[in-house]
Amino acid sequence: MSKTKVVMTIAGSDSGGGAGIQADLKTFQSIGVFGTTVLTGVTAQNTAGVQNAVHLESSLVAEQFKSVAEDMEISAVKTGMLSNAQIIETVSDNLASFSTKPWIVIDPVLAATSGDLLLERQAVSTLLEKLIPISDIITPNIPEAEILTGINIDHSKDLQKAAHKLKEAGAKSVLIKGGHTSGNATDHFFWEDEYHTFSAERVGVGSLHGTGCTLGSAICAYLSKTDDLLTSIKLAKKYVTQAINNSFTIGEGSKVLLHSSIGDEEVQEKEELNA
Ligand SMILES: Nc1ncnc2c1ncn2[C@@H]1O[C@H](COP(=O)(O)OP(=O)(O)O)[C@@H](O)[C@H]1O
Ligand SMILES: Cc1ncc(COP(=O)(O)OP(=O)(O)O)c(N)n1
Repeated sequence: MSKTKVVMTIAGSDSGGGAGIQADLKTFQSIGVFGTTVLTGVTAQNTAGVQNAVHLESSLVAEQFKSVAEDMEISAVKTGMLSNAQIIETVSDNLASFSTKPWIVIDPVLAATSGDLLLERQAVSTLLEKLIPISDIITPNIPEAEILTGINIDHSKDLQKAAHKLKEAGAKSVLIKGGHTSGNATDHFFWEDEYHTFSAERVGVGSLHGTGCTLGSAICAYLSKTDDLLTSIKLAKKYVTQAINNSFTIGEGSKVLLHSSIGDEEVQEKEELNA
């Protein structure tokens, strides 16, 4: 039997349980990897919005990192809410210090669906300079891709231009998510000279909370199991689509996802190959 993979999420707490560290851990658990956490901040949040946010000292972020990394072998890392430039720099320095580089998935969280900011705007340049160059995959939604690149995304050519600009900034691959469009929920993946789309029927359930965190952490979990980027995105898309199909109302605001497990023969095959 293969050894349980250990993954890490570097993100903020969502007290409402739908996004952030909470969504990441539920995703890790249901995909069958061991999730560890480096907390960057605490939000007072629910399905309707963010009522308050407090960011941790970057020294405490570094200490959490050290405690976990010196004890366990981390095979994949995902970042979510990073709050400010100082935390981004600390995360970047710590990720660079791994002796065996884990897979690095950057979800460039800028704001919640409610519009509340989760990264100080002046820290966007630090994200571009310090984190994007060490990422294996960056997963912006369309508004995030527009802010990171300064390109208005109206047509498929704009997607290409934005992805090209993010690759110029150092991203190895770019997945621009299609939650914020109409029609099918199609995610666009740019990797080396390849272009792939991952599509699912749009589920018309109204506003959803935690879709981006769930997709990013599923990619992270599957990367640790398969060591294969395309397979991981394909399986993560399947995972998030199922979680959206089973989404439900728990509060006054957006629906939340149901993080239940799906057995994947493809993962088992890859795990056996990598064992
Ligand atoms: N209504 C929906 N139906 C099906 N898939 C969706 C829907 N909304 C979002 N998705 C999918 O959820 C994932 C997260 O995308 P998105 O919602 O754009 O991210 P974020 O939460 O960062 O804004 C993507 O795979 C996207 O295609
Ligand atoms: C603490 C925290 N982190 C990240 C988010 C954003 O989550 P996301 O999955 O992008 O979901 P939406 O908020 O866009 O539904 C968050 N809200 N809180």
